[in-house]
Amino acid sequence: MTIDTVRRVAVLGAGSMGHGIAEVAAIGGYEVTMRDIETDLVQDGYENIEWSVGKLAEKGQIDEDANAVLERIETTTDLADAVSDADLVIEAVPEQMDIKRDTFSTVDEHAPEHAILASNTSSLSISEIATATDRPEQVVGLHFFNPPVKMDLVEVIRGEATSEEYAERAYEWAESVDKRPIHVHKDVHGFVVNTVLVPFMEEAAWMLSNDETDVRTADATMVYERGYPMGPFELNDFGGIDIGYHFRDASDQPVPPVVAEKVENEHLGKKTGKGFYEYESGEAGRDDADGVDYGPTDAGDFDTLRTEAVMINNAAWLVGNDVATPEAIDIGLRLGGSFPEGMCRRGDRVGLDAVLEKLEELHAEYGADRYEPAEYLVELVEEGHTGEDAGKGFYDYRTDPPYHYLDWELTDEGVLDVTLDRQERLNSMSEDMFAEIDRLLTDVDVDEVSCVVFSGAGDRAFSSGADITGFTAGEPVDIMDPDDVFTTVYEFDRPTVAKIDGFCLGAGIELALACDIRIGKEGSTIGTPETDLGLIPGGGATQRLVRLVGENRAKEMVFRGLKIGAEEAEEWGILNHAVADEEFEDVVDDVVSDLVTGPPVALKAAKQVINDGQEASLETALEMEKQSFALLTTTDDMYEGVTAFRENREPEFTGE
Ligand SMILES: C/C=C/C(=O)SCCNC(=O)CCNC(=O)[C@H](O)C(C)(C)COP(=O)(O)OP(=O)(O)OC[C@H]1O[C@@H](n2cnc3c(N)ncnc32)[C@H](O)[C@@H]1OP(=O)(O)O
Repeated sequence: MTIDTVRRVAVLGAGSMGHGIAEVAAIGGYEVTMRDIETDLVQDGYENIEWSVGKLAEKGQIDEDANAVLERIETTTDLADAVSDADLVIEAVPEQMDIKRDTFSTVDEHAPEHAILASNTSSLSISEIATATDRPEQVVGLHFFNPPVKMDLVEVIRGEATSEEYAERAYEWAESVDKRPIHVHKDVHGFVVNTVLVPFMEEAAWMLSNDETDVRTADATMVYERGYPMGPFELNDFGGIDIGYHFRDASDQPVPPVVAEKVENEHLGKKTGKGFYEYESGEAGRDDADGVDYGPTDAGDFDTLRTEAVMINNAAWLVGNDVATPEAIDIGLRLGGSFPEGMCRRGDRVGLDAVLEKLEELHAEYGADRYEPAEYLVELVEEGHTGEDAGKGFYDYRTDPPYHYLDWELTDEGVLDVTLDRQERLNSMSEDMFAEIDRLLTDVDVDEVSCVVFSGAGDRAFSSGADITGFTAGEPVDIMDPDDVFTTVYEFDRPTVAKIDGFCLGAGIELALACDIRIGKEGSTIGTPETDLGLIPGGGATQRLVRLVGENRAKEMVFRGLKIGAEEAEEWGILNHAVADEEFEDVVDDVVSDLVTGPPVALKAAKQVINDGQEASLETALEMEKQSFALLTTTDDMYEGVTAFRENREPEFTGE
């Protein structure tokens, strides 16, 4: 939904970031003017948007027709014209301070008085850019990630003079275009994500420079043992080795010799065909990544804590200097770096005392500034706040433990709305997410709850299953955990509903099967693909599925790793309802409304008898039913139901 203070957005620059941001703004419902210095550049940018919006429409990933989005975009080469009626200006011109300042100075002359003036810079100072205008309090950083259409994160950076009001407006605008903004309260080099992410690549490069590792071992260990989506050298090659080099160089920090050498020889990674790997040959190795040819057997002999300690230290520096909160840092790294978890959370899991000890050891051995422990980290450890096991670290686990992967609220009507919130990995379930579901249902006051609705964040997935990247990292026993969690869901004393929009696979369907009612949007995909991974469903699907669809279908589904559409899943009895897009919310609301207004004691009894009865003989199950029925005849709710029937009104149950 658009915000009131912004109607028209001017995007300056039609390159990969500029046209991507223009597309995001137009999809978000804003009128957009995209400007670049030459007609050809603007035209190329527009054609890229046309192609991309077309693809999104084809895949049903936007709510309207592609033309309706495109009609909101105008193009121009005239800067004054572009910004003259803009409520928000987003600059995405080349990353050179003089070009940025020239642009902002002209924008200042022509943009309306109230306009938010934003820069998409990833590395330059917002404060310095702002001084090119007479209204630095209105200048803010809006740092999108590449490609803007796909990447959910936006860093909202305050320069020295940025006002609270304008930072807030920029934040709200980013939310309105369906992005996940994080506040960066101070204009530090690298903002939040790069401050923590750059050492991921750099530390491995220092180790390689010192002959303390090799490329494949480092990459394989970080990927297969720690669950990162790419290894440090692979990521460096992917993004361009020169990028990290310039990042360091610009802040006068030493650059690992192997990186300097690659840049000198113009071996910049994938884009030049050679970096830490060779790409021209396309020989052996992973099909999708040319010359990146490490595998699980290369993993092992690499000091992962060394890299993570430096990243955690930088996170502590950001928190200690009030640049960002641990929550913002963790969201930033998950969404901006596709990290399996944020570095504050990681630090709390590893133990901040272990992190500090590692840094002190490294500092004593190498004397490099990057190992100098951040004051805030030292403070936490000295106060005994060493992480989760101690009850407090970056986060406080004692009174109100944080939920990193669930977004939940208990409404006034008693609906516990639980969103699986790990959109960057299609809401796949990590060990933490399993634990959080269990904790939430165990800790919540059941008397306050009338029903639970599980859904997935975004519109791509309910959940794509257990986090596969955790399988090679964890102990085998960890993979058994889902079963206990789903038993907690299955046995919860109130009705539970799975609201499925998109992929519902593996542990996703197992969570849904543990729920009492499953409603899926048409176009959703339901399946048990575990056999493709050499596994079987481990969260109850072999058993709950067979009870629902019978042996024939359960075996075929599990053996073949079938993925079926929502309509077929309804026909098979897996879903209660497969519903068209436009009716989806209404159908879910209808079901939930019946559960909310239903008699709590009777619903609890019905759930228990139906669940337990399946495991008993018919005779025993009927006896259970009889006893529950008799008990219910003594409740106030029964009297209310009967009275309401007689008085021809809706009953108002109290649960007594
Ligand atoms: C006891 C329970 C066991 C289990 O549940 S085992 C797991 C069962 N589930 C699966 O096998 C499904 C795995 N996922 C997929 O096959 C695909 O995804 C989809 C078909 C669902 C979607 O494909 P596409 O549209 O091409 O998206 P994308 O680029 O593959 O996914 C976006 C990002 O999400 C990550 N991701 C998706 N599913 C999982 C998962 N289950 N565990 C960990 N990560 C996952 C990807 O890697 C990627 O991430 P990046 O953008 O960093 O490349």
